[in-house]
Amino acid sequence: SSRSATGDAAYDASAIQVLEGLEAVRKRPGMYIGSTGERGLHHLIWEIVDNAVDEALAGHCDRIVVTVLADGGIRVEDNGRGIPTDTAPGQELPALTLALTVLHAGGKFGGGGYKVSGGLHGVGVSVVNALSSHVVAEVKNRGHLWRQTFTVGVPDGGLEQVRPLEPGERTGTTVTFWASPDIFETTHYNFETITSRIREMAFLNKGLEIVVRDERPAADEVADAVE
Ligand SMILES: Cc1cc(C)cc(-c2cc(NC(=O)[C@H]3COCCO3)[nH]n2)c1
Repeated sequence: SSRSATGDAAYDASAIQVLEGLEAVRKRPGMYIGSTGERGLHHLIWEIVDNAVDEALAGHCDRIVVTVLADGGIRVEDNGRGIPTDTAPGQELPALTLALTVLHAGGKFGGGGYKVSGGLHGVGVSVVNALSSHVVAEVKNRGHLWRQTFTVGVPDGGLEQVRPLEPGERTGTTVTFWASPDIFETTHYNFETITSRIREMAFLNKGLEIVVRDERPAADEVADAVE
């Protein structure tokens, strides 16, 4: 390939390091999210929303939308600057790919240290990726919509440039994830749990609008459907 031999070696070594990192999270999820029960399941949402709130704390985002999808996935969208989609000098991969696949030191419950919220982008999102059967990351920045999808933490392909942004279309980041059913005892979210925690976050961040939506059919609708 066009890369130098060392480039390839470095690239392969870092790819292996990424896989080992994600595997470590899947082997001992409790070290990173506390438990694989209902609390751990909801912790995935807090990890993602924390990143969007950090962008609001940085003064670049004033609206976050959290949606519980009909199929049990969670979508978190903000109108911030967008996770960087360029490849930094000396890097092999775009910052977005690195944010979702490189395990950062200092997981919440293990791996040394503690999570400092406010200003640290993406400390925990690679953990969410490792513990999700599927993740879709979409970023609007640099005049385009970019997308990259992941299966059990591994990129399905490279970062794709999907389309140019419409005139006036705002920048932002959207991450959608489906918690892995073979890791979590339950993958059913409790809407009340989400809204009460999000309400606290909104109180702590005046000026930030956080919308929470539930697209799942209401229980009685499901009952009707069963008949
Ligand atoms: C919904 C969601 C999920 C995740 C993992 C990150 C984010 C996120 C991350 C950021 N911003 C950044 O990463 C910073 C980093 O540097 C310049 C661009 O803005 N905004 N929003 C949003």
